Amino acid sequence: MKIAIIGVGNLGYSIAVGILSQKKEINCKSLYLTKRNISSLSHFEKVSLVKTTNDNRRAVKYSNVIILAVQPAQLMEVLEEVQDLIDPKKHTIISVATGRKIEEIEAVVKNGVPVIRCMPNTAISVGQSMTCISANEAGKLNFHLAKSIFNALGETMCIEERLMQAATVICASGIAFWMRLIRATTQGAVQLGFHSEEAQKLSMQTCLGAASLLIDSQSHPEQEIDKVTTPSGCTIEGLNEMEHQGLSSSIIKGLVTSYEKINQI
Ligand SMILES: NC(=O)C1=CN([C@@H]2O[C@H](COP(=O)(O)OP(=O)(O)OC[C@H]3O[C@@H](n4cnc5c(N)ncnc54)[C@H](O)[C@@H]3O)[C@@H](O)[C@H]2O)C=CC1
Ligand SMILES: O=C(O)[C@@H]1CCC=N1
Repeated sequence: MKIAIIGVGNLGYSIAVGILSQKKEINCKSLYLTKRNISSLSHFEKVSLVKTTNDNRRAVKYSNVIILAVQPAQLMEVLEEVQDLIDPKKHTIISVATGRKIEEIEAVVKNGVPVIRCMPNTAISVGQSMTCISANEAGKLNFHLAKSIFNALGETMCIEERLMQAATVICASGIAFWMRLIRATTQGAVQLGFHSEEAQKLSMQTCLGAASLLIDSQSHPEQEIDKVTTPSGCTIEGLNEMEHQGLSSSIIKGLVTSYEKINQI
């Protein structure tokens, strides 16, 4: 695979780091990285596979998998700039732009171009993304290309495109939501007597442990909660107080508000 990432900002950077960490498994032969001002990408120039440029057309010409990682408002302009170079027999477009539909991309490129819409998250840089994928008919034939990138860098789930906004909230914005929960439990640990670095370690490892328990046992969170909540013990006391204060309700309301915002992007 010859991969180009057009728009190496926060997410594009994370994808680039992830791809380079698994370049053999992904079978990446070259990686073009573009952005308007490439000075922040200079450290990538030492990596033999990587070419950095502000010339999107050059990146498209020398690649076959084109990952579009610009802001939603920039996507159409970038596509217009390169659309004449995109060959349905050679290229596959992978867009990670929030809220931009496959049909909007199809309207700009030639008929038959494989278009895959993906929603990864920034944990892709450490091989732990949850990436949701949907595609047009031609793109479905090239699912293997997207999967070989994103399966090497976490988990993937093929979904209907209508669920892509929900996947954005749960998985992509989700990184920020979980970070805030980790911060809150860290602050609580400091209040209860731990130094801040110790507090964060306790919080992070407990978070990882909770997710790992569910992944390994395939059980439901309430089954695991039942094992922790000693009758009349401290856990149920704390859990009930959190719910009295609206923990689950506020998280669900936040997710729905985030979802409603995407529909305005
Ligand atoms: N940041 C995140 O965690 C996630 C972001 N997304 C989506 O991914 C896309 C990128 O998001 P971010 O990386 O956060 O944004 P960003 O603003 O950090 O990155 C966009 C990059 O595109 C570059 N760019 C702008 N116009 C360009 C052009 N004409 N040619 C080449 N490069 C150009 C900018 O210089 C910038 O580096 C957005 O559509 C966002 O909604 C999706 C999932 C997660
Ligand atoms: O906040 C945003 O709009 C983007 C999409 C998901 C993560 N960042």
